[in-house]
Amino acid sequence: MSELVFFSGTMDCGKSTLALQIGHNRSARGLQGVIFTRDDRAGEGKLSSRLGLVTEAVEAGPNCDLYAYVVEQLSRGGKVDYVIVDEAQFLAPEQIDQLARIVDDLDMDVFAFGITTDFRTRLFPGSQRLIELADRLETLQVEAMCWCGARATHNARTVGGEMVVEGEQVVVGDVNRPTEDVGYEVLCRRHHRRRMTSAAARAAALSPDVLPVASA
Ligand SMILES: Nc1ncnc2c1ncn2[C@@H]1O[C@H](COP(=O)(O)OP(=O)(O)O)[C@@H](O)[C@H]1O
Ligand SMILES: Cc1cn([C@H]2C[C@H](O)[C@@H](COP(=O)(O)O)O2)c(=O)[nH]c1=O
Repeated sequence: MSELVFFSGTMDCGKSTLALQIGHNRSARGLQGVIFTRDDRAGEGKLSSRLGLVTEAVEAGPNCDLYAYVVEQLSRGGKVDYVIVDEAQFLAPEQIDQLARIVDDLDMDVFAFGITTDFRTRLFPGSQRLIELADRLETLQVEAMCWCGARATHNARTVGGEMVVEGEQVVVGDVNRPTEDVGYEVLCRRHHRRRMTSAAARAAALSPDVLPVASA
């Protein structure tokens, strides 16, 4: 039975790497897939992993009907055995419904990869719909870590090095960026709630308030 599977985790936990591995293992057995992505950091029509691997993909913009795209490939005599979707959080809920239709009507596995929540800890609409519709939800096994050593569960956005909690939901970016840029950092919930990024924690540790004071 074909499945819609949603692989989710924080930023930088290996989702794109796993997407590439699943594609590689299937193509090694002669299966052919369609790879969709949206707004990958490497540019339009790319699926990239921080491990350095990158592959061509179909850019699923807001007007892309993913079900119609796959049907068209088949009607042209193309072979499509499975579908991979990276950055699935950026898809519209209707596009997630199209993925479910690919599974049910075309009997194909669909593997979707994405972050569930944004920098304000709110669900992305595409991820919400995936949670509602997926046959299976899988949490990535390689956990990203907060600076404190706890498991990172949330994504923080920084602007000029400071954590922010207001702004557009979608701003393409990366972790470990220079502080002047918009950047991201993964944190545990405790430190996300306290807006305590690694830089804020370092600054607090160096603050004169916490330095030992020599007695007079
Ligand atoms: N130099 C490196 N050596 C080993 N692993 C690395 C290196 N750089 C990145 N990684 C791994 O790649 C992961 C990020 O992979 P990626 O697929 O780009 O993540 P995601 O798609 O979830 O944002 C990191 O969590 C880390 O495990
Ligand atoms: C938290 C958050 C992230 N984004 C963007 C930043 C990246 O371009 C992607 C996530 O990619 P990754 O491969 O999982 O690292 O999402 C965003 O637009 N808004 C956010 O709140």
